Amino acid sequence: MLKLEGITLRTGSFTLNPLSLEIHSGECHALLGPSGAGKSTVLELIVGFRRPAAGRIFLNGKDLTQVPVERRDVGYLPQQLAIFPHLSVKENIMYGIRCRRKPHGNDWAVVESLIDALDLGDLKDRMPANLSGGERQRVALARALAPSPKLLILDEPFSALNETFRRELWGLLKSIQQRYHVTTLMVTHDLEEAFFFGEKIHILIHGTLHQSGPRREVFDRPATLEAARFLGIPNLFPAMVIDKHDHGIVVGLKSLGLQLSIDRNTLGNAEIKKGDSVVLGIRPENVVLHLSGQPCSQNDPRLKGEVVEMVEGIHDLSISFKPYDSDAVIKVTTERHRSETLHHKKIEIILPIDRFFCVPLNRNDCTEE
Ligand SMILES: Nc1ncnc2c1ncn2[C@@H]1O[C@H](COP(=O)(O)OP(=O)(O)OP(=O)(O)O)[C@@H](O)[C@H]1O
Repeated sequence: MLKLEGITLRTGSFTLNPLSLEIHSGECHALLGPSGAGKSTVLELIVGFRRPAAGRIFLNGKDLTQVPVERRDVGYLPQQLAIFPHLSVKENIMYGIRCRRKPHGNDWAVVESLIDALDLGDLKDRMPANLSGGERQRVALARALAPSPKLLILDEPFSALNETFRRELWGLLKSIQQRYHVTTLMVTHDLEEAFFFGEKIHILIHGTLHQSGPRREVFDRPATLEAARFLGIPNLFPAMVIDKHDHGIVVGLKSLGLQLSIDRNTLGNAEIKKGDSVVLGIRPENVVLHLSGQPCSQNDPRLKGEVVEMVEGIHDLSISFKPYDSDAVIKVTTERHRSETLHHKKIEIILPIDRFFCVPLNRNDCTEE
């Protein structure tokens, strides 16, 4: 298990605020955040290229905080792959072992098994200059795995690849990660990639960890307004807490002319009081287009209005819905095939109450009223 306990760092104008997280053995987690959030810095602290100003790093119970890089038992795949151009594929992979420990009779068997697992058999004698981007990535991954590390650290491993190569490698990496049962932390910008790999997701923004949790929970219920914005959730409505009781809170959404009872189980950990300003959010995929005759819960608010814009994507249809008597626009994602039936139609949407999330509004946060 990897355990970070309140690690901090200051470099130039950047501050990493005390950061704690745990990754159980064999799990794969994703660290997400905007550019400059400090993601690579956190990885470099774990790998040992940097030392924290405070806090400790444990791997399987051993305190690594002062242990030098080469004795940490951590496989690292940096953004720049740093494959040696003068070594063949198999020699590059062998280097991953030899730079860590003395040669061992079994080393070539380990290299061969990784060549096999990463489907590099036909390429093993090639030089890196004659490999594609995806092939180099596989070599770099094999090299990071070669010394059988207890922990694998991946810094945006697929960012330089095109969509097709990326998708191919996603499946391969996942099967390798599960086969070798290696504890893994991956940094990525790509939300889909994070969702695919990360059993748990950690969101780092401006050097502060905003949320850690199971991927579905993080994507559906971001804990802060910044996290919700980073996750690209467009439906964020300022609201006021009108009442608070044992079962939850009652909030007024002036912009939509609604008053909603939000169950305490969906409120997360934020301390919210009566009179507080909050933001209610809902993912566009969780808003339901209501077709006449379709059964629905009587408790969920419905809004009548019209479709003001439709954008057809590869997989789905993105709709901008404007309720009557409101200037707000609600984004709805639905099946692509609906585009013809919805053009400039007056429709009704349902906002399932249990799909809302509620985050506190800090004084510095700006929202469009
Ligand atoms: N050696 C350094 N000296 C001063 N500032 C640094 C140094 N290294 C990194 N920084 C700053 O620390 C902040 C965090 O950098 P880091 O590379 O960890 O961010 P990141 O989240 O990985 O960004 P990206 O997604 O763009 O790679 C940035 O503002 C960066 O400019």
